[in-house]
Amino acid sequence: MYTLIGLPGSGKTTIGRQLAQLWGMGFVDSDQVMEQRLGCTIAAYFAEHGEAAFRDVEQQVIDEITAAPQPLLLSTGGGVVLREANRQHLHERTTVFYLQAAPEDIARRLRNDGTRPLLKGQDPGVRLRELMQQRHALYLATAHYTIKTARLSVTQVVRKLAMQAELGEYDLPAPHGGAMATPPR
Ligand SMILES: Nc1ncnc2c1ncn2[C@@H]1O[C@H](COP(=O)(O)OP(=O)(O)O)[C@@H](O)[C@H]1O
Ligand SMILES: O=C(O)C1=C[C@@H](OP(=O)(O)O)[C@@H](O)[C@H](O)C1
Ligand SMILES: [Mg+2]
Repeated sequence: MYTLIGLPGSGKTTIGRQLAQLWGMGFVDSDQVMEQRLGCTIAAYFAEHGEAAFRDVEQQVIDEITAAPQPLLLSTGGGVVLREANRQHLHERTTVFYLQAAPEDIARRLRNDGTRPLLKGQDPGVRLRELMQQRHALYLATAHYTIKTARLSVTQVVRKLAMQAELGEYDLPAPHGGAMATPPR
């Protein structure tokens, strides 16, 4: 199982879906699993029950998904690294890629996106810089590999990841144990 982590807007959902397609494996976004389970949007759940309740559900969902035996590409929510249990489950059970992007670049991408509760009602650039300060070390501690997305497009990031995997730059596990240079096609 492969996992993408990073700040909100770093591209986890978009890049994860495309990479899963390229690698011919199932794709799961833990935020989407949560929305199905909660029966409402994450923004609505945050507003009604608060962040702590959201993190409890997130922890449960991450534990369940990472226990699945089949190869999957998992995109997470940006705050998944805040809980020690999540950091441990992701790092020990999956190969984790940190999509590292500058807060300023992300703020530009998300200018017209009102769906992220943590970025609502304030200058997204300022908020993203705060989140980066709080979380960067946690992302690094959880990840096996860091992918700097800088000013690359979505397609370029997907190609970079796929190419580096093919070149054997990642020590990727085979779906059923043993090492392999490239993910299944
Ligand atoms: N590397 C990138 N370059 C340009 N736009 C991007 C990039 N990564 C993501 N985006 C755009 O930013 C928005 C947020 O991406 P998303 O995949 O939802 O991020 P996340 O799941 O990490 O919050 C989407 O509109 C997506 O198309
Ligand atoms: O950074 C965070 O704490 C969050 C990021 C969101 O996911 P994305 O990173 O996909 O936007 C979502 O899980 C929730 O709004 C909380
Ligand atoms: Mg997402």
